[in-house]
Order: sequence, then structure tokens, then C-alpha cells
Amino acid sequence: MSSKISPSTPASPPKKIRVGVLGATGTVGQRFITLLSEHPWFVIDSLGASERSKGKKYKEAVKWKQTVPLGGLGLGGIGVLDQEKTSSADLHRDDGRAADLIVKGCTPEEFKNCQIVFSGLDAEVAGDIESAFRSANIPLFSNAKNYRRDPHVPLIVPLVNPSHLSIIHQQQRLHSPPLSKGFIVTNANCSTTGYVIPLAALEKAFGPIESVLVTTMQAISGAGYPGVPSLDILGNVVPYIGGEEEKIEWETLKILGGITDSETEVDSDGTPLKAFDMHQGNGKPALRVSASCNRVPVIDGHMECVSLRFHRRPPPSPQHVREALASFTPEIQSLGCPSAPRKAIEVFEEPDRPQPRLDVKGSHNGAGVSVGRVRQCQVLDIKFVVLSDNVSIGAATSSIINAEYAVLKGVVS
Ligand SMILES: NC(=O)C1=CN([C@@H]2O[C@H](COP(=O)(O)OP(=O)(O)OC[C@H]3O[C@@H](n4cnc5c(N)ncnc54)[C@H](OP(=O)(O)O)[C@@H]3O)[C@@H](O)[C@H]2O)C=CC1
Ligand SMILES: N[C@@H](CC(=O)OP(=O)(O)O)C(=O)O
Repeated sequence: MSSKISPSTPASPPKKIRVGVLGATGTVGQRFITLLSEHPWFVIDSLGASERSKGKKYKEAVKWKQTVPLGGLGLGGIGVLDQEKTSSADLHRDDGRAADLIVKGCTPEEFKNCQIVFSGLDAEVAGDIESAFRSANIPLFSNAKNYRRDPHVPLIVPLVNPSHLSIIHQQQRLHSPPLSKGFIVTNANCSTTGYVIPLAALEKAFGPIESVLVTTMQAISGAGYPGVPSLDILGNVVPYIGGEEEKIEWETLKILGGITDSETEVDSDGTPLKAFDMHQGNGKPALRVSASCNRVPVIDGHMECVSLRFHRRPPPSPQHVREALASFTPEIQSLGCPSAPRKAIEVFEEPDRPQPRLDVKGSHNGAGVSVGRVRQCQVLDIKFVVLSDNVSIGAATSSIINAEYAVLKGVVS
């Protein structure tokens, strides 16, 4: 894989960086606020949402559903930038917090002080808004599905494929007019994110995986707020989430694949453009994925039952798989991204763990995943269950780590 972003680039401590959040009042937006309020580098400058919220104080616009009280945010960390002060010299520990910021609309002009913008926008509106931010040369890290399939936009699960960030140089060059700073980076679907982390660990240890069957049990918070009607989900399981199975099946290939020279697209000077190989490069077997998605009456935490077959024969034993999962160390940890989990994959030995209510935060504060029940599969090779916090590593935490990685790689300044 070619990359202008060297994996060996040393981390250097960044200065404070002004950030904005689009969709700040939503489920993902609220998690952004919670995490950013304690962030060592990022300082919240601007919050945006719909016309319903615009012009109100954040605390009046939002239906706050986080377990940390809104009024208590930022007290342990750097806090929020005072809206009246705009020069970088004024960045300081907060004396007015996110709760009191006035919610803005979602135009680049209203976020012009931000060096990075995070998006937790509804996919119905994310497309045009996010591309306007890119065109205005504002780096944008999105949770929405709109640009995940774009051939020049990286789809990054930070514990798996942060090096895909290298494609943004091409994204900037091909934009009309070419961009000096703006780009879009997307995260994956929350169910994709949860289960590709153990898949990546296993491919790293044992080589390519050939086929995967995944059955999800997805939390209600995955559908945003107010989400699934209580009469549909209480005491029930809904065996359908529109578009979800297709997203998991397709996104997995882009994330676990590499970047190669395109066979069809060339630059203006005739050199091949870079393209995602969809897990088919370098003699890898094509990976086949079949997903079945269910909504279950759980508030937070997507559980996924995974069965897989390795390319190599004989396959690794369940004990070797457990060891490979437990020792998986993603690049974001060694690079020093502050929001990287201390442990990427927590492996449970107890036969009835992990469970959403007990383990959704794990020992990794929702920034890693928990795996249990690793055992032999009589049809494929190995099966296990994985639990991930769909709003943290499945959404806001992934975006934040992606941005930290971009800062450490010198792509955002
Ligand atoms: N929830 C999850 O676990 C995950 C969600 N995602 C994706 O993240 C994104 C956000 O999801 P989630 O937080 O759950 O959704 P919510 O429905 O909870 O929040 C949506 C946000 O978008 C804002 N919004 C809606 N319409 C407009 C508009 N016309 N202009 C500007 N802002 C608007 C809302 O503002 P207002 O309050 O003013 O209406 C709100 O802040 C979606 O794209 C979703 O698919 C991805 C992974 C996981
Ligand atoms: N559809 C997911 C959450 C989500 O919004 O996914 P996406 O960003 O891929 O549309 C869920 O319901 O749990």
C-alpha cells in the first residue's frame, strides 16, 4: 500500500485545537460533547444543529440523555472556549461550558474558527452540509453514511485502518478547486465497527479470513433519539434494520482491504489513482460476509455473534485466537492518541460474558470492544461474541481518535 503518511511519524504534543460539532444535540452529538469536554487537545468552539435548535443555549436545545450531568462537564479537563474570544492566545480552561454555548446553524461560515469539525448529523441532511464544510477547507470527521462509499473518502475504524487516511491527499487534489486543508473522513456503521476490530486482530495474527457470518443484536440507541417506538421494542425483537446488513457486508471489505493503484482511473498526468482493493489485493482471497441484523430491547451496546473461516489450513485453535485477540495492539496506541483504549480487545473467559448491561464500557471506557465465548465452530472454524459501545467506539470515540491520528500525522494543523 502506498502512503504519504508514514506510520513511523513521531507523535508531538499538539497545541490546543478548536473544534466544532454538527448535530450536537443528537445521540452521537451528546457523546461528542461529553468526550470533548474532557479532551486534552480539543476545545469546543462551536455547536450546530437544526433550525429547531439554532439560537438557543445548548442546555435549552438539547434533551440531555448522557449519564454524566451536562452541568458537570469540563470540570476535570480543558473545557469549552469562551465564544467572545477568538484568538488562539485566548484558549484557556473554561469559565463558560458547553451547556451555555448558543447553538448555531450548520454552515461553514458559522464554524470558521474551527480547525476540525465533527459531524453527528442525520444522514438525511449530512451530504450537502458536510461537502460544504470540505469545500470551505474545514477538515470534517463524519459519522453519517453518506460518503462511506466515496472512492476518495477513507472509511476508518481507528483501531483497524487509520493508515487509509493517506487517500485524503487524492481527495483534496481531485476537488475542484483543489483543497489545501478540507477533507472528509468517515467512520463506519456502528455494527461494522464492533466486529471488524476482532476480525482485524485475527487477520494480523493468522492471515486472511475467507468467510464470516455475523448476527447482530443492536441497541435502541443506535437508532438515535427518540428512535424506535417503545411499543415496537419493549418485550420484543425486531428482525430488520433497514440498510444495515448491506452496510456491514460492504463496509467490512473497504476497511479490511488495502489501498492499491486503480486499474481504471488515472490522474491528469496519466498516473493511476489510488483505490481501495476491497480485501482482494496481494493474493488475498475475496472475503465473503453475510450479516443478519436485529433490534433488541437494550439501551446501549451492540452484541454480535460471529463465525468465521480462515484461509490458512489448519486454522488456529480457540486458545490461539483468544491470545491473538487479547494481545492486539493497534497503531493508535503506540502512536499515543489520547482517546485510544488502554486495551483494544478485552477477552472474557466466563461463559456468560460479555453482557451489554455489565460490560458495555468494559475496562476500556467504551473505546475498545469485549469478546467472549471463543470456541470452535463445527461449520466454519471459530465463533465468538463481541460487544461494543455503539455510541462511543461505534460513533463519537472513533471520530475523535481519527482526528487525533490526523493531528499526530500532521494532516490537520
Ligand atoms: N446512534 C448511533 O449509535 C450511531 C449513529 N450514527 C450516525 O450518526 C448520525 C447521528 O445519529 P444520532 O445522533 O443517532 O441521530 P439523532 O437523530 O439523535 O441526532 C440527529 C442530529 O442531527 C440534527 N439535524 C437534524 N436535521 C437537521 C438539519 N436539517 N440541519 C442541521 N442539523 C439537523 C439534529 O438536530 P436537532 O436536535 O436540532 O433536530 C441532531 O442534532 C447519523 O447519521 C447516524 O446514522 C453512526 C453510528 C452509530
Ligand atoms: N443503523 C445503526 C446506527 C446508524 O446510524 O448506522 P449508520 O450510520 O450506518 O446509518 C443502528 O441502528 O444501530
